[in-house]
Amino acid sequence: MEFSSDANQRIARLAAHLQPQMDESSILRRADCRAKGGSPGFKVAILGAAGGIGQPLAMLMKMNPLVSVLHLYDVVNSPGVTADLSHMDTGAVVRGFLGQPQLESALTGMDLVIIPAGVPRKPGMTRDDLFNINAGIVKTLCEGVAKCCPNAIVNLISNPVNSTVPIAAEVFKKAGTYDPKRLLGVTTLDVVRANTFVAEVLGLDPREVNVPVVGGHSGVTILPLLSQVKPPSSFTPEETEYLTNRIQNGGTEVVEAKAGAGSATLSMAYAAVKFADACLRGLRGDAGVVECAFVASEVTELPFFATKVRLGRTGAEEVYQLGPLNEYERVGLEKAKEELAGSIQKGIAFIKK
Ligand SMILES: NC(=O)c1ccc[n+]([C@@H]2O[C@H](COP(=O)([O-])OP(=O)(O)OC[C@H]3O[C@@H](n4cnc5c(N)ncnc54)[C@H](O)[C@@H]3O)[C@@H](O)[C@H]2O)c1
Ligand SMILES: O=C(O)C[C@H](O)C(=O)O
Repeated sequence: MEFSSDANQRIARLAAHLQPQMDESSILRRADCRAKGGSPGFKVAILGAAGGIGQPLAMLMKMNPLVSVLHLYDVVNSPGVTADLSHMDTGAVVRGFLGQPQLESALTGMDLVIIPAGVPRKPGMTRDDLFNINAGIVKTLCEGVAKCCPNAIVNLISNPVNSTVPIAAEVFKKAGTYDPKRLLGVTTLDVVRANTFVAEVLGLDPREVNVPVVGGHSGVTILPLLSQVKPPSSFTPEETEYLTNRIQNGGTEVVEAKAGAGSATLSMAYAAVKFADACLRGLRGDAGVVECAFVASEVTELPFFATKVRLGRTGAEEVYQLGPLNEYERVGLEKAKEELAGSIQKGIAFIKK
């Protein structure tokens, strides 16, 4: 009996679905087919996808129309998260990877790798207290990136970001794959918080507010530039002090409220997707995509610094200068640089030791 070509395709799709593990080429064919008529779609991996950030981040990326293939890697629970998300009727094809032996398959062919793997803070801890565990995790994962998708853009979320980004850079240098434009420490949550808190003070909708936050991602290294808020606004010294402290301690506010159950996960997933989406729009060739990120930089004497960057087809294609600072911000900048220098050096020394 002859089947129509349409029926043949349906049978082939069913057969592929019934296979416990679809091979890579059929996954990619399916993804390409789903993306037909729209943008070709990007291949994105999340490392640490079963965690507090990883799960909502994976869900939001599954909903992102720019994503055609979504690889979810973790050392625990990734099959369950993958099965769950795979039932969502959105375009991205989801595939799960469990444990170190599957890391290379998770990374092969990826355009963007988002890394929220690692332990979070508990009350009383600093982000630097996470260094001993997270440094090794980031090192291993970045070695995988260097080997399997050296041209991917990397969005690094794992703390302490001020040290994990230098660690990643050293791993890539050692592997001979380092391109500073493609390594971005995610500081979007600081901007998201700053927009929210400033909007509260100004009585505006947070979606109308944009606050550049520069420096790094920890304590005094988080430096909101309130003099450059859009729409242009002025603040009393008390408002400036209140807002700066609240933005710098936003992470601790959540850690204390969660009382031992971890740190920001939902707002972080939102921020990570905002940033990843900007990276994908840049990769697609959209013009004028600008976000703050912690990147290799010549803006100060430090080798890494967070400022606004323009995202393009090759990553952070332009790193913007700080712009005019007021006296309060100049003092803050000196404090930020002092702390950042030590954190950056600690990361570099971890790989060079
Ligand atoms: N950059 C930021 O703004 C920001 C914001 C919030 C949290 N964070 C950081 O993100 C990290 C994750 O936070 P969370 O709340 O999701 O923690 P979590 O403990 O809920 O999840 C972390 C996940 O990482 C996985 N993991 C551990 N080792 C791994 C490895 N070797 N390979 C792959 N996966 C591994 C764990 O199994 C877990 O599923 C923490 O370091 C936290 O401090 C950063
Ligand atoms: O505060 C933390 O430890 C997590 C994260 O860096 C945050 O800013 O929420």
